Amino acid sequence: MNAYYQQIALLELKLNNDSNRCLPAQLATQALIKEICLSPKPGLVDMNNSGAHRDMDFQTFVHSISAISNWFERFYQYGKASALHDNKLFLAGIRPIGIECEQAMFQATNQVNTHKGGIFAFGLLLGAIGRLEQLALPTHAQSICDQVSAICQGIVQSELQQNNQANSIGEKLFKRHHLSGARGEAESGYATVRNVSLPIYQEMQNHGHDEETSLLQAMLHLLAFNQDTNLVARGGLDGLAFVQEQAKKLIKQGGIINPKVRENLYQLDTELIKRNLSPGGSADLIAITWFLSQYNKYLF
Ligand SMILES: CC(C)(COP(=O)(O)OP(=O)(O)OC[C@H]1O[C@@H](n2cnc3c(N)ncnc32)[C@H](O)[C@@H]1O)[C@@H](O)C(=O)NCCC(=O)NCCS
Ligand SMILES: Nc1ncnc2c1ncn2[C@@H]1O[C@H](COP(=O)(O)OP(=O)(O)OP(=O)(O)O)[C@@H](O)[C@H]1O
Repeated sequence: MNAYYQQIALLELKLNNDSNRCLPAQLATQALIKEICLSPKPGLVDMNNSGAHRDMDFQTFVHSISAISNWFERFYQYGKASALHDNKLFLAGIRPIGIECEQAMFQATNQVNTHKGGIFAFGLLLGAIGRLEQLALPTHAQSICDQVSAICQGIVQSELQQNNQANSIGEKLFKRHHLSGARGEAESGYATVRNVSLPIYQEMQNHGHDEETSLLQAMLHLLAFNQDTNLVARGGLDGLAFVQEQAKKLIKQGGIINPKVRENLYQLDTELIKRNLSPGGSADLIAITWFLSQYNKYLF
């Protein structure tokens, strides 16, 4: 077993050992464990280093996952209990849970933002699954994403186009560059995952590649095509373009199955650290890719 699978096995025992938790909550915790263990992830915190981050490391993510996993069941139960609410009311009701979960994250990490984007996404995904199950509707990647999209309908318009006080980084970047970030991705029903990373992950798996290799290839495609607001926040549009170009180059060279590309990923990590670039949005989408792949696998 290599370091990726070993570390995952350890963290599963430590952070995901409560079999009373519903399956979707256990899968969400597993997804975050896999994301933090996947290495090398250029610019991001992983098993090798803290990427372009000075305020957090691998252990900070372990503490963060431990804290926020306790909330996953609540998002799911909320989805069940509020299944018949209209979408606007459903979203309004899930947000306070998301905000409380964010506070638990900040407490566990000494006020560092490890999983703000992840909480937003997994809160919505788990709420959507709870709702679908309560309504006895099928849960697969497409139906779950359609639900999230319905729940978030109009969120870009109402929070970024209108009423935008430019308080958060995401709000500022919409004003400046028209990038819709985590909200846009959710409202689209995770279009970047459905159209880019999930098909790549599944194709790799179908060709017999292991989970680690398949996720690294999915990551390359996210780096190449995701409009990551974290990259723009740190390096402007040039920072985003730089990462996308580099990732496209590596894909053209055959992607992760080319041993040279694997080496180049380490160089790209060093380069992003030097440039203070971190694709935090793509990290969230890696976790979502694995999570949704589990729903396509078993077709619950
Ligand atoms: C919507 C949120 C993420 C607002 O954050 P902000 O305005 O700073 O938005 P921003 O676009 O910069 O995204 C924040 C995070 O999203 C992730 N992200 C960035 N780009 C992308 C992208 N293209 N796709 C997906 N995620 C992305 C990153 O992790 C980033 O740090 C969120 O913090 C929020 O509103 N939280 C309240 C709780 C809530 O509503 N929960 C809903 C259900 S749980
Ligand atoms: N493995 C990871 N490494 C780094 N960031 C990650 C990782 N996984 C997810 N992220 C996401 O990246 C975001 C953190 O990025 P960043 O530190 O650039 O944001 P910030 O705290 O808003 O800004 P800054 O630190 O520049 O003040 C989090 O919202 C988190 O969801």
